[in-house]
Amino acid sequence: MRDEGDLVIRGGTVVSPEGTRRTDLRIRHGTVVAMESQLTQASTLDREIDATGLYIFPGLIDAHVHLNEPGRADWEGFTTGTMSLAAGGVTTFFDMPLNSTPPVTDRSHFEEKRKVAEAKSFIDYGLWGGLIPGNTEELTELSQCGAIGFKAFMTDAGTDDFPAVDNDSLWAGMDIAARLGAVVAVHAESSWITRRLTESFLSQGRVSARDYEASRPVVSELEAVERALAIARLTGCRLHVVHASSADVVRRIRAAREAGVDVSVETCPHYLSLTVADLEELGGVAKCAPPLRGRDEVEALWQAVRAGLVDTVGSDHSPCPPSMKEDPEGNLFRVWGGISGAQTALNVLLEEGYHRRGVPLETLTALTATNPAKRFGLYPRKGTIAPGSDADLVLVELGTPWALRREDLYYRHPHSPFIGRTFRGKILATLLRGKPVYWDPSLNKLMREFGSGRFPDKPFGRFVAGQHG
Ligand SMILES: NC(=O)N[C@H]1NC(=O)NC1=O
Ligand SMILES: [Zn+2]
Repeated sequence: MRDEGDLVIRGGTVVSPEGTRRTDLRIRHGTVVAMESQLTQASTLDREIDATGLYIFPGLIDAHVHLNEPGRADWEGFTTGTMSLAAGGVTTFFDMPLNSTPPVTDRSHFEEKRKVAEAKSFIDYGLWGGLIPGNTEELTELSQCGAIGFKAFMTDAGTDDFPAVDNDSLWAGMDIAARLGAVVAVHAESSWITRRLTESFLSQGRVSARDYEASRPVVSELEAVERALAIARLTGCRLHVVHASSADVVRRIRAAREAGVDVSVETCPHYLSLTVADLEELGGVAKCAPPLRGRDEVEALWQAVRAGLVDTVGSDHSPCPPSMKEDPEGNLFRVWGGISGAQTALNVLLEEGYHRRGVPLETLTALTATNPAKRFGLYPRKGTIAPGSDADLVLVELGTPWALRREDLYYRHPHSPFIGRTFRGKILATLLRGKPVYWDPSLNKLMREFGSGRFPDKPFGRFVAGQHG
């Protein structure tokens, strides 16, 4: 096989949790092999990107994505889903076990999804297994197949085929997960609190955005988190609480960690940027669970991020056809809960965090790449830019303001609560193991070609099949 030469990326500023620094990068066979200023061109086969003025982030690791294939590919499939992720700077994602059907609750369903992912994913991936009542016997096999961990819902998931766990089934599952050394991720909302409040609001005909928010209050998250923490403590299971909507939840989890529980916490870009007022204005497209909160919660969550209390940010991309986001009577309780956010996570964090609130780039990289890589066993191959790591890179022009248009979105159904918003920071290219999986047309101006090594002309040319994390 002809040697393809190296890729040299010159003049960029590389971001890591420890700091940012100006350095050239040399990439060989998909791996970063050297980082120093003024790397020389070693061979006429080398290709070069002039990244002067650009910031280079480790590719994002989005540990919380719901693609709907197999079974509900009309909602979102691996092709459009991973195109969107790549356009958003994500180079590795973990797909959730539900919303596709059958849900990934045993080995055969795992293999079925894995086949689809292998054939279609533009980026690297891992698969979560599901923990539901009655499938504890399947967890060991799921783990042997390579499941990244197990996801459980403590309240209704919104699909009939993925029932919520009760305390007993969560305990049984976490007991086995502890023995396997696997992480259990919980959607922590209290089923009895949300059910009781929902019934009460509906019986009074209260179906507005603010009613929906009030039907799933922060205390419902706290109650479920408390039980999950108790079971984690009893079993010794590693716990990951997904999509905390409030700094109170984050602080409670941190306190448990300080008391010795092996627990981490995720939040999502929408909780760091949107409020219940946006839900009121935009309707179903901004509905999620837990719901968007008030402005004070957004600010408090950013303070928690700044203080290093949040471990990871995941998109919780949970797409659906637009018809499922509308109700003829405007009843928000009836529409699908889930925000399409796979493509915009880094943009939201850069605008809302770095530009508006001065949150360091180092912090944003820790949340989106380094910490998920560490928590889920991919570090240091992924989650950092260092000699020996995969060349999973995002090239960003940090200052350029641009407004998100519907046609910019690669989703199967291009709806998003962020359409029309202005972001500073444009993703110019995403490289997976040294190969471009996405680039902005303007990048062609920055590339110099040598010899016969060249970049193809079309974005999303398939160079490498996604590889299991
Ligand atoms: N089923 C599903 O995707 N639920 C997700 N949607 C959401 O808004 N929160 C979730 O956990
Ligand atoms: Zn979710």
